[in-house]
Amino acid sequence: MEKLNRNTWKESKKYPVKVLQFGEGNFLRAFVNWQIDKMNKETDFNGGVVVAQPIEFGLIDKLNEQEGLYTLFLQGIKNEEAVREHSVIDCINYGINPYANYDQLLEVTENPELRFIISNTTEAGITFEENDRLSDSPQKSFPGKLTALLYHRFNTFAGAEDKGFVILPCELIDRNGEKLKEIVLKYIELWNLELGFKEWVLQSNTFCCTLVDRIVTGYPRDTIDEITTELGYKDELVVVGEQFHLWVIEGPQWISDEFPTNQAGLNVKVVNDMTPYRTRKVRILNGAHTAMTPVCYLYGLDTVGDSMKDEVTRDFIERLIFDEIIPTLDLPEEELKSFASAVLERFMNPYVNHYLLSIALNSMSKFKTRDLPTLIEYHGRTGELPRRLVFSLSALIALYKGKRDSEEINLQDDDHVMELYSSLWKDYDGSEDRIREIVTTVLAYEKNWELDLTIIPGLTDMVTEFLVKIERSGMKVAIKDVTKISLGN
Ligand SMILES: NC(=O)c1ccc[n+]([C@@H]2O[C@H](COP(=O)([O-])OP(=O)(O)OC[C@H]3O[C@@H](n4cnc5c(N)ncnc54)[C@H](O)[C@@H]3O)[C@@H](O)[C@H]2O)c1
Ligand SMILES: O=P(O)(O)OC[C@@H](O)[C@@H](O)[C@H](O)[C@H](O)CO
Repeated sequence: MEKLNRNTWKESKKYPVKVLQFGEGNFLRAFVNWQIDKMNKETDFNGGVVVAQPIEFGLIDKLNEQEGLYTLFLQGIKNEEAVREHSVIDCINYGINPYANYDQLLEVTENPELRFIISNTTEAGITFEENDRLSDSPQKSFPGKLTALLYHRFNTFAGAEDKGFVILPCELIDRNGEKLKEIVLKYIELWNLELGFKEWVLQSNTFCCTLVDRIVTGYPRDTIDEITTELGYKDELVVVGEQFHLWVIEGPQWISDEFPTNQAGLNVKVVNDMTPYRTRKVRILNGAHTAMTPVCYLYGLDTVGDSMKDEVTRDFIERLIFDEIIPTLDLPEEELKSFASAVLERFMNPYVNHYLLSIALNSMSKFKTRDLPTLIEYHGRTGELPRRLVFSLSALIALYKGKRDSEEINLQDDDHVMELYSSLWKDYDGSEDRIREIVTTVLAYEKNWELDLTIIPGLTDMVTEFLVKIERSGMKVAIKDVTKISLGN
């Protein structure tokens, strides 16, 4: 069978490069590149993308083998109808591995038409590495690489005011654009770069904070054989996502003229303040994902969809959102409820297999950013603890034991987190005292939480009580403590 490339896919087009993208991952390809593809086909945007691989190993070679092409499946509800559609995205001209071809990356910034820098380097990507140097090829961190590229651009065009970039980071961290700019400025200091460059970075470049939303499950490893037969060609970069999408960009309105997403009918909002959108999405959608994962997985389920089909786990998820997360948010209640209902519908999407274990990646830091604020706010507002969220924290500690009955769980988290749990569960003797010790150590683990959670009144007791139940009776029995409350009342 033929492989997908520009020879076999004759209708593909090439566009002049206007975008440099850091990240070749599933999300950017199913979200940003799909939007650029739409703008190319429905507006006069006419922009091609060069993709740089942010770390040494990744998919760039595969992307280049397919000459930038890949197939995107979008599956879910569109205009109230179930839609499953696919298309070949052709906006990526080529990819660069800066670890092998750094000069090629520098050259991209010499193109006067280059206008946008877009990134998604995961939550781990926007960091400051004090050992990064301007002379490195490349720098280790993404902001280090970006600073070096900006400097090359500044020198190439002698600081021309109109040669700056619109920078659109998509990392799911709070105020991503500001954080990125802050670190770029730190590198300017560290590398003693001239004031004129700093002024150019600040005045001629627009760093936007953005919030992205689309559930992307990635490469369909379970169904790739059927998909290949259906497509009639081999594509190693097939990506699957839902129909829903939203991109909120905090920045000046002129961005919509240069990046005409609205003309292409895309759900992109350019706003003055993205905070309410971010809080709502991260606390409700990502918060529910992260909180449901240990509970539903230990209950015996594998996907978000299955968790929504089971009456008990579905009740857990719904009550968690409506009774514990929403009351801690300050947006209009009706708006929050309607957003939450839409999220629950997306969780039920029958066309997308969203594996709980993929959501479980780095769960400790995700619980901190996506769920802990709800727990603290709920306690602050009501003087009580949100029982389902606390139950989920107990389930998280149980999950990191690394076993579902006799099955090993393949968990991935920072090394220090994995080491903490392996040392804690190693000496487990089944006693309640040992469970309390484990809970106390995890809650006091400030390296993850950035505060000592044992100071929250009643939290250690409640997490211990639930964990004892989960350990002794199993999740199917233990969950009744937090579902029957809502079912019975
Ligand atoms: N998949 C989704 O549904 C979805 C939706 C919205 C947001 N996101 C966000 O997008 C991010 C990426 O998701 P994905 O599905 O594309 O994953 P992926 O594994 O397909 O891609 C990860 C990308 O991040 C880069 N990367 C990984 N570690 C890095 C590091 N330490 N420094 C710099 N770059 C690094 C990789 O090179 C790769 O380009 C997630 O962290 C998530 O927060 C994902
Ligand atoms: O992608 P992660 O691993 O950061 O988080 C898992 C999910 O919560 C996330 O991917 C959501 O599906 C996404 O944020 C929806 O827009």
